Amino acid sequence: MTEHQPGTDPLIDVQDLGRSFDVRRKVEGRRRRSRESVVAVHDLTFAVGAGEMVGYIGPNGAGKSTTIKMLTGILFPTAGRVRVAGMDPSRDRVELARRIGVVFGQRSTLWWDLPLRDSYDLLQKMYRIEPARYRENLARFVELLDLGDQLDTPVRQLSLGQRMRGDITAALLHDPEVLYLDEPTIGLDVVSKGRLREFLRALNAERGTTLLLTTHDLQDIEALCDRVIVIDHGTSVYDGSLSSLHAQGGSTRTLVVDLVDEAPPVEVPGATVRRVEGPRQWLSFPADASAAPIVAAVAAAYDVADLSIQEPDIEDVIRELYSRGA
Ligand SMILES: Nc1ncnc2c1ncn2[C@@H]1O[C@H](COP(=O)(O)OP(=O)(O)OP(=O)(O)O)[C@@H](O)[C@H]1O
Repeated sequence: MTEHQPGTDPLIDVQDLGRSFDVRRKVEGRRRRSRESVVAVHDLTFAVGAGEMVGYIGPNGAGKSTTIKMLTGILFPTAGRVRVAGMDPSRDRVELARRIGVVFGQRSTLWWDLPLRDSYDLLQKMYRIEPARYRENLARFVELLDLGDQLDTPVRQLSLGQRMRGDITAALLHDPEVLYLDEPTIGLDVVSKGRLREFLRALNAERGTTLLLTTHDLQDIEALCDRVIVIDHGTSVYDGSLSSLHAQGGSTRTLVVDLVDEAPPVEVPGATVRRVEGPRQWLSFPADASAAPIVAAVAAAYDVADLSIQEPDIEDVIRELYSRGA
């Protein structure tokens, strides 16, 4: 694991960070709205070293987006401190923008009516990217992300997967040291997800780009991150490897088996049948164990029509973490 080592300057340094919002709420029977403070992030402390790939996960409303907004300088903190590449993001926002890249899965940062190529040319001018470096980066990302046929297509005509690859290229043209990815695989099919994960792994290996990845898909984390930070109710509740998170939470994966014929509950070592419906059976096994021996044992002993694996979802993992007092 490449977790940040004390004694070296972390690239991202968050200490006792907090952010609350003043909101006005309508109160029944009163003419005036009452003022309330909503705490989105509090007492949040973590450090990320250069070159780490960290998953930043948590249930809806946990405070993930608010943290990313403070890391990029879009929002200022109301408590504590945050440093990225030695800078204060909200104060040094423009300078920091040259060192970071941001991709939001749900929202494109590209110009909707422009072909990708024109968007990229504009970004080159905005970031004053040296022309040779710009051409080199564009060629590399277009090749790795297979965007060659889409460069002259307006963004609004791109599929979700093409648009996402287009956005990632846009975020990387200026060689950022840190890439923040917010739900980059949301809505993508299995092939596109796989291709994107492969690209991000290669980017980290070739260029040492630091990744902070927010996702609801634990397979993104499994494929990419040595380390995962779990945030809940605005604060960090876990910081470590995904496998020990699964082990601590006792989370399980599910093997869904479609037999050719109905049968009594299957018996294989390492898995337990949780449900049977006609020829379909659901077997659970520890999330940190390999599915391969269980799949092999089922296939050897039964006539199988189909098999699939369901990952635990983040809400379940966190619920288990609490119920075990971890
Ligand atoms: N501008 C705002 N004004 C008031 N409350 C806000 C604002 N932004 C966020 N919040 C509140 O802060 C809390 C954390 O929100 P945040 O968007 O950071 O969560 P999240 O973990 O990113 O959630 P999701 O996974 O649903 O995107 C929520 O209760 C949210 O309603």
